[in-house]
Amino acid sequence: MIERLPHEKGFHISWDQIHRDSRALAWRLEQQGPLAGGAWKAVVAITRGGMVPACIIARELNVRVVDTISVKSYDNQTQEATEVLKSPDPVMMGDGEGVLVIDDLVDSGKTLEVVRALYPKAHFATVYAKPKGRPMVDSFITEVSQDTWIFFPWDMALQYVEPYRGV
Ligand SMILES: O=P(O)(O)OC[C@H]1O[C@H](OP(=O)(O)OP(=O)(O)O)[C@H](O)[C@@H]1O
Ligand code: HPA
Ligand SMILES: [Mg+2]
Repeated sequence: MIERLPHEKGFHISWDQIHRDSRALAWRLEQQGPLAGGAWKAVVAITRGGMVPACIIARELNVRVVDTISVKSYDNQTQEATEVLKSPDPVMMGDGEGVLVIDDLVDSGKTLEVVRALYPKAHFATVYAKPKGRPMVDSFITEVSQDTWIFFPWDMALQYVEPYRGV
């Protein structure tokens, strides 16, 4: 068995797969909202990775109010600080009640921790989750191990690969 570096343990997601998994998440969230008939007030994507799943989920749940939040994380040796680069409409957000906050994945949970502190009543959903970040997410579809790196289709391109066995 060949030893692999952590980043080589890749989980490669195709466009088809992210569409299916995002639709599965939408199905899980359907009728779970606090408005009449289990509807949701708004969908908020955590940019940039949350935008594709958020679009698919907003379509499936017929939510037309869609906004974004951009969080930048800094790793400063001993100190870790975060900065919100762009906030969603504060009037629409309130304390987050009835709002679905969507991201592509939760890894350490740091990103969601920041957004959760701002909107404690929102529902936090990701398509994929790693064990460390699980406590930060209310709904998700697929869990992968902490040492797996998820590759999304917007970060990849089709290219030639060498056959396993050379001549
Ligand atoms: O749970 P965490 O450890 O915080 O990691 C998860 C976050 O990291 C990635 O975003 P990134 O900040 O790389 O930016 P991007 O969405 O623009 O790619 C991913 O899209 C999540 O938002
Ligand atoms: O596994 C991952 N894949 C892509 N982006 C990420 N950001 C944190 N973890 C990941
Ligand atoms: Mg992201």
